[in-house]
Amino acid sequence: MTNAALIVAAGRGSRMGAETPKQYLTLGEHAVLTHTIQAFLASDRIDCVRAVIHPEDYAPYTQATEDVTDPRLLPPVPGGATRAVSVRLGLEALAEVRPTHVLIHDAARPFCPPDLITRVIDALATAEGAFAALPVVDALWRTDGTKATTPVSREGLWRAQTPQAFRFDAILAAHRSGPEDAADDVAIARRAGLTVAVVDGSEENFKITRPADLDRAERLLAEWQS
Ligand SMILES: Nc1ccn([C@@H]2O[C@H](COP(=O)(O)OP(=O)(O)OP(=O)(O)O)[C@@H](O)[C@H]2O)c(=O)n1
Ligand SMILES: C[C@](O)(CO)[C@H](O)COP(=O)(O)O
Repeated sequence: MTNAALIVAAGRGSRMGAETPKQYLTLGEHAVLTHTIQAFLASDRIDCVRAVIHPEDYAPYTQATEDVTDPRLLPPVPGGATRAVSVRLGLEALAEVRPTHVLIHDAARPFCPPDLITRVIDALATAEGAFAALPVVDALWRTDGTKATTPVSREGLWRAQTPQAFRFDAILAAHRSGPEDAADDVAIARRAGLTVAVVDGSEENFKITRPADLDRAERLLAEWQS
């Protein structure tokens, strides 16, 4: 059995509003992407790691990985216009390795704890897919943008994170026939009829989306390092 990690890093980070795509911004002493790749290489359950990058990002990618000597890191492949297309292109490239399972993860989530990687892999023993998520704890309201209109039940609602892990052949087939604008891989998998287990995610595994998230990441990194 082999477990591959696919790190999607081909986005432009428009909500971050920085000149450099957020995965190449510096966090501590390294790029965000370097931390993300290292989080997966730190797990002995991961047999190979491949990043999907923007075609214009080979130079920053090379810089971000120049100190990574682990042979499990495979060469990057170019992504596409949407996250779903980037994932599909990454899966096509991983097909040459023929992994049993693949863990698909956002480059913008640099703090994926090792036990979370273990949890999603273990959940694949009894389901075709498994994803990290956290239950919604706040009250939910539909609004018109300025005023509350209708309450929404939070019963059974979870906030999806990555990694989202799947049996490789099943998710590759699902992506080949899936929509190119899906928000995540669980959406593609469910549309194809796959069973997807939910496992407890981690608050630390947040996605860097806006500038305040990078400040939060700097604080968390300092905590982890102290
Ligand atoms: N065409 C795309 C779009 C997104 N991603 C990746 O998918 C992850 C989650 O996407 P998001 O946080 O939305 O990143 P961006 O698309 O870069 O951000 P924004 O929507 O603010 O532009 C990121 O690691 C991003 O690099 C990708 O590989 N290919
Ligand atoms: C895949 C994902 O990270 C799950 O939370 C998310 O759907 C992708 O990010 P976006 O902010 O919705 O583009």
